[in-house]
Parts: sequence; structure tokens; C-alpha cells
Amino acid sequence: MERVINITDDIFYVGVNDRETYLFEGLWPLPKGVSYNSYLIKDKKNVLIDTVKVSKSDLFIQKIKDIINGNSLDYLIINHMEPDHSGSILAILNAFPNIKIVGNKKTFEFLKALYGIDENLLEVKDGDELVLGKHKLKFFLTPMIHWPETMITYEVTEKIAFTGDAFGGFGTLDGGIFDDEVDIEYYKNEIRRYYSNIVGKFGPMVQKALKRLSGIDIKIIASTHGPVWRNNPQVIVDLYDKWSKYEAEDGVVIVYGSMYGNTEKMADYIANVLAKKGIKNIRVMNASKVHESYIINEIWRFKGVIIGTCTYNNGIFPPVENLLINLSHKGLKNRIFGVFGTYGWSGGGVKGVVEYLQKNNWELVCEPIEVQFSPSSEDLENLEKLAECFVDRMN
Ligand SMILES: Cc1cc2nc3c(=O)[nH]c(=O)nc-3n(C[C@H](O)[C@H](O)[C@H](O)COP(=O)(O)O)c2cc1C
Repeated sequence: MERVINITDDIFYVGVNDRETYLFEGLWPLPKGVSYNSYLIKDKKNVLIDTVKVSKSDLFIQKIKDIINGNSLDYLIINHMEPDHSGSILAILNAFPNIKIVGNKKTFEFLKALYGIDENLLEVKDGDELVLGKHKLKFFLTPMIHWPETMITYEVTEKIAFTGDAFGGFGTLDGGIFDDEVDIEYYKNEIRRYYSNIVGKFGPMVQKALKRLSGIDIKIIASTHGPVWRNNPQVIVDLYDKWSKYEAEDGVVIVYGSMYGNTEKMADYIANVLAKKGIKNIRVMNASKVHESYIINEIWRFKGVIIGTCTYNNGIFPPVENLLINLSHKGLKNRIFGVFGTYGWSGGGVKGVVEYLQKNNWELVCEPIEVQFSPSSEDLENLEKLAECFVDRMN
């Protein structure tokens, strides 16, 4: 029997940890794993909120059976259809054939297209309620907090918001599941990496949802990934508010692509000048080696971004270009940027980076610097000026 984890007397955590998947969505590294959180409410009607990735179905269903102990499972609420949460729906239907699936119109379109399911459905609209006995659920449609069908289910009696992917984070729940049971500082970086990589593109939708929820008394935030916030849910609400408004801390991220070290030398030179002038938060990151997931995370945090590239086949060095492509998908705003780089004969890398970042409406704060092969002493003076432009813009 699995350990039974109570959220409250009648509400249980039935999520699972995934330490096997290497890349989330086939894209984002998971060195600390990820949890797929699901919740069970025991009442006159027993309710499951979201499921887990298909690879964890057996363990998941065992946990549910241990808790409901031979009773029926009446409803499955689907807050989000992405397969890391909907993947065990068919297994749930198999184990509990009479269960009714609760979702919105868009959910059911996806349910049919993904799993061929179109029976035993209960459609809900924004603001609808479902009485379970002692507990009552209220549904808030929050489209595009990741996918168009996403919604938040609020348990009115105990004031718990089951928020789908919103307020989630990477990292398995190793023992404790609550913000007050774990070292929350350990999780915060992975929560921002999750936000910036997965949810960040939908900043305006996050703002809309935060406004919608602002009048509601929420005691616990229970997301589909990462810690459950019961001690101080305001912490994660404030972080989401800040990140979705594109607010940044003072600091500079220098990302470079270099084959033979000259562009790297320039990156270090800029970093040293910044440090000499009192900037403490400086990240120098090699785009060839550090996965863009981590670079995007740092860029979401800090105000200044300086990109360095050598010229490669008349253009940007490919690992730097990949980063820029992915960054431009995220729609991150309010950043200042500078560009430097190297070339051998005709150049093109630096110009390419400037064009990319101007499309993001970022502010270019200093003349771009492109040097032939290796920086001269005059080039170093220009790099010093570039660093100073950033120092001037920090508070
Ligand atoms: C495979 C390869 C392709 C290159 N393509 C170009 C190019 O198309 N145009 C150009 O001006 N320089 C080109 N260069 C020259 C590099 O941009 C130049 O050597 C630069 O200083 C390399 O910087 P790094 O030491 O940081 O790698 C190329 C170099 C290599 C090795």
C-alpha cells in the first residue's frame, strides 16, 4: 500500500513522481525530474482531479483504489488535456467504467480527438458549480494558461484552487509535498524554469487569470506539477504576477557562441568590466554547452541580455540562433540588450542577432561590436563602453 497523503481530511494527493523522462515535452531537460499531481476528493460523490502520464497509470490507480476502498469513483475533472495529465484517462475508464468526465466544450473536442472518448460527459461553463455533498466545486475557464481548454477548479468549502499547470514547477516531490514541508528555495529555480519554458509565452493570459482569481479566498494552491502551496500561497501568486508582467531583477546574462575562443574572450572581458563596476548578478553562458532551457530561465530573471556570436556561414552561430528562435517564441518583453561578435572575412553574425532581438521589441542600449577574428586593444575599449551602457541602466 502506498503512503496516503492528505491535503485536508477528505482531500488526498494521488500524484506520482517521474524520474525517468529525460526531456519534458521532448524539449526541456529534467535533471531533477517532475511530478504529475492529481487529487482525490472523498464525499457523497468521489471525485478525481486530473490524471497522470500514461507510464505511471498502474501506480496511480493503485493509489486511488487504496483510498476509495471499494467505493465508486463518480467524477473525473479535467483541468488540462495535455497528455502528461490526460494520459491515464483511458486507464481510469477501464478501472472505473461508470465515471463521468467533467470538462468544458474545448476539453471534449480534445478528448474525442486524442482518445476517442465522447460518452458519459458533463460539460461545464465558466462559473458553473458541482455539489459533491459536503464539498462544492466551482469552475473557472482560464484559456491559454498553456492550452485553450485549461480551467481552474475551485473547491469552495475548503478554499482550494486546483490550478492545472498554473503555479507549477519542475522537480519531483521527494517525500514532502507542501511548501512548508520541503526546502522551497530548492524548488524556486525549477519553478521559474518551468514558468519561463512552458507558461511564459502566455503572460497576458496569466494576468487575466490572476485578476479573475483575485476576489476569491484561496487557502491552498494545488497545481499539476511541483509543491502544493498551503502555508503561503501568496508567494507563488506574487512570483507569477511578476514573471507574467515581465518584471526583472538587476543583472546581466551574457550568452555566447564560440568555436575557437575569441568570442568567449570578449564575453569574459565584458563580464569582468561589469563586475568591476559593481554588478553582482552576472551569468556567462556558453550556448553550445548549456541547454537553452536554462538560458531562457536566467534571461527571464535579469534585465540585461548581451549576446555574442562568431560568424558562421555568413550568419549567426547555430546554437546562438537556436536560442534566439526559441526566445522569440516566448514573447518576453522589457529587456535591454547588446550584441558583440567576431568574423573572418565578410561577417553577418552580429547583424543577424540584432535583427532577431529587435523583432522582440527589446531595447538595444549600445552600438553592436563585430571584430575581425580577435579583439584588438581598441575593440576592448569598445567592449568596456558596451559594459558601461548596461551598468548605467541598473538601479
Ligand atoms: C566553420 C567556420 C565557418 C565560418 N564562416 C564564416 C563566414 O561565413 N563569414 C565570416 O566572416 N567568417 C566565418 N568564419 C570565421 C569566424 O567567424 C572567425 O574565425 C571567428 O573569429 C571565430 O570566432 P571564435 O574564435 O569565437 O570561434 C568561419 C569560421 C569557421 C571555423
